[in-house]
Amino acid sequence: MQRSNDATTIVKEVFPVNFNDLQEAVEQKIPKPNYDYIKGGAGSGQTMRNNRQAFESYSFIPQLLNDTSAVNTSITLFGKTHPTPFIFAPVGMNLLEHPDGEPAVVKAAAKLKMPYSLSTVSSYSLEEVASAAPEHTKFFQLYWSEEDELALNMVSRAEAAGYEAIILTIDTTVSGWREGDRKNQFSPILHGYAKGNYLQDPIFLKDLENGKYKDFVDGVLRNVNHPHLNWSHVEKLRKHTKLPILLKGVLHPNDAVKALEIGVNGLIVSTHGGRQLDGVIGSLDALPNIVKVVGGQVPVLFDSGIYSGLDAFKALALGADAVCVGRPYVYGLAYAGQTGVETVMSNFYDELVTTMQLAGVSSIESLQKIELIQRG
Ligand SMILES: Cc1cc2nc3c(=O)[nH]c(=O)nc-3n(C[C@H](O)[C@H](O)[C@H](O)COP(=O)(O)O)c2cc1C
Ligand SMILES: O=C(O)C(=O)c1ccccc1
Repeated sequence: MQRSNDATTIVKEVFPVNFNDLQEAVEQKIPKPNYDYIKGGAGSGQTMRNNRQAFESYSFIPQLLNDTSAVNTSITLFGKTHPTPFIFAPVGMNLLEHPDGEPAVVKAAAKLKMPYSLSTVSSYSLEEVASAAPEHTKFFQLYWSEEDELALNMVSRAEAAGYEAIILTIDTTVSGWREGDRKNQFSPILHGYAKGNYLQDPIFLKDLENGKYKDFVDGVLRNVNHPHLNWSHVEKLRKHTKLPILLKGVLHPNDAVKALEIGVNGLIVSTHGGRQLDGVIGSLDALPNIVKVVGGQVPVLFDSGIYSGLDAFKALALGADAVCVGRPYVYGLAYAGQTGVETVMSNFYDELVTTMQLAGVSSIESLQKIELIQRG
């Protein structure tokens, strides 16, 4: 992928140039409870701060006078080559940000050739989103349901619609303790933002008709937050699908080892953007130990706090095989729909290329050899 030319750069200058400016600009664009929900973290925000401080704590020394006129940022994932190391993280309920929702996001991802992950709790159905970008690489993020049959049927629907991997999120067995949403008394599901997948699901609809759930909201909540979740569910998923399985939310090396034993095909080191459990170490600080125990057996992806191209550079240098982005693209969507998503992510990409060139590396492989130094 080529870095944008000067003309594009000039157009981009009207767009907020960094994450903080964009976040501030979005505050004026969408209702306050929606904004607080997206921006917020768990508890007093310690995990969110740790996520960012981890990035700030690492620096590096460039090695110069290498010709970096031809930078190759491609990576290979599950047998497919992608021109950039960026992936769209699963973010639920995109009607919170923009009426165009997930279909606009997947189109932006397709244009940028960055794999896209769709949340179980999307505003548009997985079939509608797939048909918005049928040729593009898409992953389906699964929240395991109270009922195994419902979860596995959702996976079968995703397979039929052409999704190429299943991301099982393991850090949301109950909803995080979110002070902002409590203050606002805000429940996005109550406001009808999560109608995409469950209302198309025959098993969910049958349960709803039979009076298993009090109402639609109760049904969604019971299916998203499933505190029984344990390793036997991962084994069930492994038996059910031939698609690659990624576990999202792995932070402890012991969990990484266990996942590999079950035959999981990839891990996502993540603190869920600091939204779930407060008091956890920064996601970037968890990364090196996971990379070490995995030892290249499966790809290790990373998210939580990637707010620039430089942040992506650091996560890759610490051994991530690819980086996932959440809030930044969602803010892009709120700010300017599909174009906003494209601008945010292409700026991240351009900054990554600039950083690689000035650091003296021309490929992700050579980037990964750069030593990061952590301040004590
Ligand atoms: C508004 C919002 C909704 C989210 N919904 C989901 C979801 O449905 N499933 C999931 O696995 N992760 C969800 N996430 C977490 C993201 O996938 C990702 O882990 C996180 O946003 C990464 O941190 P970042 O926002 O700092 O990039 C959500 C995040 C946000 C901000
Ligand atoms: O808000 C979130 O982070 C999240 O993952 C979620 C939880 C419940 C419903 C939708 C998304």
